[in-house]
Amino acid sequence: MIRVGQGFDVHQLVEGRPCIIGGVHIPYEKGLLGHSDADVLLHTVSDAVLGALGLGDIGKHFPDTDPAFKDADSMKLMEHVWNLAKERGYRLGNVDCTIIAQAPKMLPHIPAIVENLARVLEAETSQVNVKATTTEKLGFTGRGEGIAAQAVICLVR
Ligand SMILES: Nc1ccn([C@@H]2O[C@H](COP(=O)(O)O)[C@@H](O)[C@H]2O)c(=O)n1
Ligand SMILES: C[C@@]1(CO)OP(=O)(O)OP(=O)(O)OC[C@H]1O
Repeated sequence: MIRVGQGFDVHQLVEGRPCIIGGVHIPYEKGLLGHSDADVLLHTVSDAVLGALGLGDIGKHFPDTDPAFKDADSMKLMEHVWNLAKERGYRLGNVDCTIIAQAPKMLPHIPAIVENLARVLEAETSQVNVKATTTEKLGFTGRGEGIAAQAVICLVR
């Protein structure tokens, strides 16, 4: 059986926060704001996994009103989500992601991000694709007010 899921997330860019995307600390003058570490890409991929499983979204599993998830490491949240897939007998087919950011430049960090995703999803790096795009200075991403990410995932049982 094949199940497909998609994810989308946005976090605001602010001063005084670390910029963590795909589990990688990216040197940048601003960082992402959230209840957790605000890792926009890991939230997106986690939501895609939950979508494929028909299990809602990360806000349902990890409420942002719960102090347990304050400054949470999104790699740990994603490990929990991946366990839900494994318990149901699924393995990764492939995942394809896009980070939508005017800055920082993502390309140098993509190999490390792909390694992180492949490790949590217990897959080969060839099953994981991560892309980045600007929005040509248009909209909230283009003005550098936030970063968005989207993903499509295929799970196989
Ligand atoms: N934050 C970003 C955005 C883009 N890239 C890379 O630059 C290429 C060109 O971007 P366009 O928005 O002009 O299409 C894109 O294909 C990415 O390789 C990046 O590294 N970081
Ligand atoms: C991850 C959680 C939980 O800490 O909080 P945030 O970091 O604010 O992220 P978001 O994508 O807004 O929603 C999911 C949340 O419940």
